[in-house]
Amino acid sequence: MSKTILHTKNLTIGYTKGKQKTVVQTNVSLTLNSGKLIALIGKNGIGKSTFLKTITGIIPPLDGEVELNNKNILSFETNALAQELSLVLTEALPSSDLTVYEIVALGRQPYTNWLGILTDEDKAKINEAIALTEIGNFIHKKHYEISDGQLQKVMIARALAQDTSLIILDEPTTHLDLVHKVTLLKLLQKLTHETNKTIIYSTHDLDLAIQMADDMIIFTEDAIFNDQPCSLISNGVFDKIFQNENIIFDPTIGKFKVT
Ligand SMILES: Nc1ncnc2c1ncn2[C@@H]1O[C@H](COP(=O)(O)OP(=O)(O)OP(=O)(O)O)[C@@H](O)[C@H]1O
Repeated sequence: MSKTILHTKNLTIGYTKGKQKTVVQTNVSLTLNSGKLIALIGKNGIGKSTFLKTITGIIPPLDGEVELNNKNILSFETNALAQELSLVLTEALPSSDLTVYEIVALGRQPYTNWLGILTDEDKAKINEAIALTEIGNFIHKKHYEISDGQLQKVMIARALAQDTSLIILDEPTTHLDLVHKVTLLKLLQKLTHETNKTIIYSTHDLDLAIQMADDMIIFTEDAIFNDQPCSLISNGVFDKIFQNENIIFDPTIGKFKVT
């Protein structure tokens, strides 16, 4: 059964530096349910990463509240929060000598004791994540010996091993070719539908998001839209956003075309 997993109330997102506030988006009021693959769309610099950082508690809201499972995100202890949500960033890893397996195993950190000893359950979750993301043939390599696309899958495997009800990914398809983009989105789709997890991912691959996401959140300068792709198409939302003399949205095929 679908339940509310994340709720934002009149959120203002942005940054504080000393006394200076930079407001990125205001009035972000969204209710997101379990078991959904949700694509976050918007042009460069509109505030997608800022939103993801705010709903994961990395930066505080400038105003309003984020509730995760009916609890204010800022009231969670670090470990308790890590058991509820996982975050996959595309930024380069800090320098280390870790193998791929060790990186995936880090996903179990919120559950292990201070010695970090893995139980049979931890190992089973790690192996399941490795199998689902199909990274088994390079788990003994160091993380700097694999390609950017492979590393992206490894970071997703780590989030899966963390086994949280909410997974948040910032541009997970960036380094992937078309076949791997689709494979990854199919995997995310499968996870949401079979395990009732909620996955929010930011992306610039609008055509793929229209085809594969259950819901979309669209940030624009004037408004935020949150609906199923087919409803957004029939309400003419894509005709208004990304307006440019070079591209036009064709609602009959659900795709952008170069003019
Ligand atoms: N640490 C920061 N301090 C102040 N302003 C910031 C900071 N990080 C980002 N910004 C600004 O906030 C705005 C939103 O940036 P954000 O990274 O959230 O956009 P985005 O939608 O994720 O963009 P992209 O698609 O290019 O990744 C931009 O104007 C950016 O310059």
